[in-house]
Amino acid sequence: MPKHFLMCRPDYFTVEYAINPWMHPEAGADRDVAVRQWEGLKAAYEELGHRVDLIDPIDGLPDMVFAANGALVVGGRVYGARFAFPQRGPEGPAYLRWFAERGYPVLEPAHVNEGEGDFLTLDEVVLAGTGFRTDVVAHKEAQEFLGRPVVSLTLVDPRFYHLDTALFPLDGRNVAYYPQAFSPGSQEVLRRMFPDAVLAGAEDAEVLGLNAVSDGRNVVINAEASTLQLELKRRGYEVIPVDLSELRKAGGGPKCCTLEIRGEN
Ligand SMILES: CN(C)C(=N)NCCC[C@H](N)C(=O)O
Repeated sequence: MPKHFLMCRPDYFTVEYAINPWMHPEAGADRDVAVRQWEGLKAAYEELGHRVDLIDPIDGLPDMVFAANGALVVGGRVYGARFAFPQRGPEGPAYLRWFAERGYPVLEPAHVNEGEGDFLTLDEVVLAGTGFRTDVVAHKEAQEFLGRPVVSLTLVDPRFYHLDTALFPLDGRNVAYYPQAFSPGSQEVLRRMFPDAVLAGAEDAEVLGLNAVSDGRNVVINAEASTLQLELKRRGYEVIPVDLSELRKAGGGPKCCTLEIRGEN
């Protein structure tokens, strides 16, 4: 089943503030390299047959490339983002406008949430992260608007500040995750919900290997996450490694650059 993604070219990408432990403004980042790497990711999706739409980047919003944080789209309904840090504040309305202009029903959120960074959608349930960015009250707001059960999971390690740094859906029913990023109670919830999950180790998590995108058969994943790639191959997945090392300097990977647009179903 081809997927539909929204992406944002990193034309204004910089690392000029630090809002997560990966960001070191003094070390800088090379925008041209970031653009080339991002183009590689977009090409990988298109080669797999997925549709990629683009939102115009905005000067002065260096993190806007991380489209996953811009909204959550389930069943054709768009739950908008409300960013935790003022540096990213204007991105929420910009993404919401993109959807509103195309006729999608949208909800301007009352509560802090960072879109698909903290909401990951499976067939029957939406998994939702909290602890660093998204307010747990936003989980209820999303559930009410989307009409899908939302399961709250607590993140405990600041390096894994969004749910999509620590977990990704392999398909509509199973996930891969890094257990140590979660509170003991959330680890237990994950064990119960996903007894057959792929468990990642620290080495793969520390290169943002869990910030991957799977269409159920192909997994687009950071090239450095080598052990996780082997396990995915062993489970029968096609692995498509991509190099997004420049964007990782802002704390992002393939999934961060990718907002999935899920139509009515
Ligand atoms: C996988 N992740 C973390 C994302 N979904 N988004 C990346 C956001 C990076 C940005 N500098 C920030 O700290 O907000």
